[in-house]
Amino acid sequence: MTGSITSQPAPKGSEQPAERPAAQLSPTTPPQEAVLPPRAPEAPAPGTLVGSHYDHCFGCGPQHPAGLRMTVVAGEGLDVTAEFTVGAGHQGGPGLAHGGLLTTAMDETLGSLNWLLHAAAVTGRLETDFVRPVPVDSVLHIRARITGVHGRKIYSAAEGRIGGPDGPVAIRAQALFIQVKLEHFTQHGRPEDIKKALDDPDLFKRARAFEVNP
Ligand SMILES: CCCCCCCC/C=C\CCCCCCCC(=O)SCCNC(=O)CCNC(=O)[C@H](O)C(C)(C)COP(=O)(O)OP(=O)(O)OC[C@H]1O[C@@H](n2cnc3c(N)ncnc32)[C@H](O)[C@@H]1OP(=O)(O)O
Repeated sequence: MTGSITSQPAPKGSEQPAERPAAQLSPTTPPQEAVLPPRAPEAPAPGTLVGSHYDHCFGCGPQHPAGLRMTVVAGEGLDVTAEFTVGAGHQGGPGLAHGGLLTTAMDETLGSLNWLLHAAAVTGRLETDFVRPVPVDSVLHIRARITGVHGRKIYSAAEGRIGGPDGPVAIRAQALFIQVKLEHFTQHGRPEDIKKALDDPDLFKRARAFEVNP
């Protein structure tokens, strides 16, 4: 094997580490100017299902043949809860959940928070800490909350626990979602899927509502 990422000598004069800049905030941490707006009047009532935003979504779509089919419940404030049961088809290591799928479950749950603000938004950045392994057959109990809003930027955080809603934390995530207009989907999505979506009166009505009250 040739080449090693650790074998290069440091360039002359660079032995001393450069002075570190003041601790930088992650782009998923809300800035000081961020606010916590009230729930939108259209937000699902506390304790009710947030509902799938798209039948064919890998995370929440009830018609997706192999998706996670997650259901998310609105909390009292700018928060939600969700559960994801890790199946045999979600393995990474033998008997253990694949980290990418756990991240997807977090992404889906964090994304559903945006409905509480009645905002269509997409993931700009998602940071995940895998704290402990998650065995197949575990139920991941996820809690997520909006941590701040600044312009089009919606900041949020979540944690997933196993062995019960108050069990040990297995995964943590922080995200930055960016609010988008309907054109984000119509301009970039595969035309045949967009056409089908536009032909679906329920989805179309839901999507148009964002434009009227962005
Ligand atoms: C016809 C029917 C339609 C039906 C519709 C049904 C309703 C659906 C409703 C809701 C669906 C939600 C679906 C959820 C699914 C689960 C979540 C996902 O998996 S989403 C998929 C993965 N994500 C992407 O594919 C994004 C790809 N990226 C982009 O498209 C762009 O980069 C985008 C929109 C994120 C930003 O692009 P810009 O041109 O609009 O805006 P700029 O100016 O670049 O960014 C705005 C601000 O955000 C910061 N920003 C953007 N990305 C950042 C990043 N990665 N890290 C840090 N900051 C970032 C920028 O620095 C800027 O900040 P400063 O305003 O200048 O302060």
